[in-house]
Amino acid sequence: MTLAINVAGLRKSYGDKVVLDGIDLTVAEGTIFSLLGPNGAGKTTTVQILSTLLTADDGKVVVAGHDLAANPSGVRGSIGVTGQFSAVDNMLTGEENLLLMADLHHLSKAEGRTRAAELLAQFDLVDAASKTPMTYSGGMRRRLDLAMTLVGNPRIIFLDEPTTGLDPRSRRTMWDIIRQLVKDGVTIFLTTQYLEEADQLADRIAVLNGGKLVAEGTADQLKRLIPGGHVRLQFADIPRLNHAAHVLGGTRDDDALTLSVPSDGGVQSLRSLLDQLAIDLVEVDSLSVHLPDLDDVFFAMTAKETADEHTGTRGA
Ligand SMILES: Nc1ncnc2c1ncn2[C@@H]1O[C@H](COP(=O)(O)OP(=O)(O)OP(=O)(O)O)[C@@H](O)[C@H]1O
Repeated sequence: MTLAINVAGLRKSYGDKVVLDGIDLTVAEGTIFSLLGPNGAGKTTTVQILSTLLTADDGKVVVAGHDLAANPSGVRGSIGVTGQFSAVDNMLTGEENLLLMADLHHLSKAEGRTRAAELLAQFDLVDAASKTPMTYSGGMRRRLDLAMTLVGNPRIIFLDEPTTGLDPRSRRTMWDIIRQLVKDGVTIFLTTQYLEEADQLADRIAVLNGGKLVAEGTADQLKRLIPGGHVRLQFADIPRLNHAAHVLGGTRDDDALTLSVPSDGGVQSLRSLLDQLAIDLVEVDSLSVHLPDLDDVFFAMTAKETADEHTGTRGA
């Protein structure tokens, strides 16, 4: 596995306010990594450090094989950043914005025009090419912003809250674009306020809270970290349900002929449940695994800090 991003012991404070208190993370090439956290947790600070816009106090960061401290321009040449600091110029048309980026990347005039035309088509902006972004919808602006980032063919893209404020359809269009980029081999570092977005897109997710990463893993791994998961067993009739409830306990629903048994949804616990059903000759029609959703994980992982903040005990 080649790492696109490798971070160890990253620290950043503003005055005596510690924002990042020793962050370690790795992102494999060609994957989507999503950083979650409540407002003010330090997501944007992390993105700004990794993309060379801000200097860390301590820690080792390697992006696209370049040491951030020793070779920031190497990092800059390999990455693209879009998000809260949009590069879109409202005085230029969509096409002119792209051509300006092509100039900045030292493409020839002909190459620039070709690249701009490709990106306008890819991002469904052909009809808007000769209009200024002031006339664009929020979704069109985000698409232009991302298209501008892609002019230089970056291998790693930082997307800081790319769909905040977009309607569900525009959000889905953006998700499709992001998935296509990853298919083409690009690595995505994504921050988002929408847990569903991380759930849909990310290969790995990390939750930042109180200056530390409090959880890290695939969406399914994170969902198994907190209680609330269960297996729902479906039966053909009441006698079979009775038999199962006698053997397994759990919560029964006589109308639906189901029994819910607490479970982390993992292979081990499912195997032992199935073994137990077989040993006790419990006949089950079907079973389904229900995990807590990412909202539950987020609330559980960030609850303490939020509670501390409300009672004014943070950092005490
Ligand atoms: N230049 C600065 N000077 C002082 N404090 C700052 C500065 N920039 C950010 N902070 C503080 O650092 C903390 C982290 O901010 P950051 O913007 O990284 O959080 P975030 O997780 O991106 O939040 P959000 O979800 O609201 O965008 C916040 O408490 C913020 O007020």
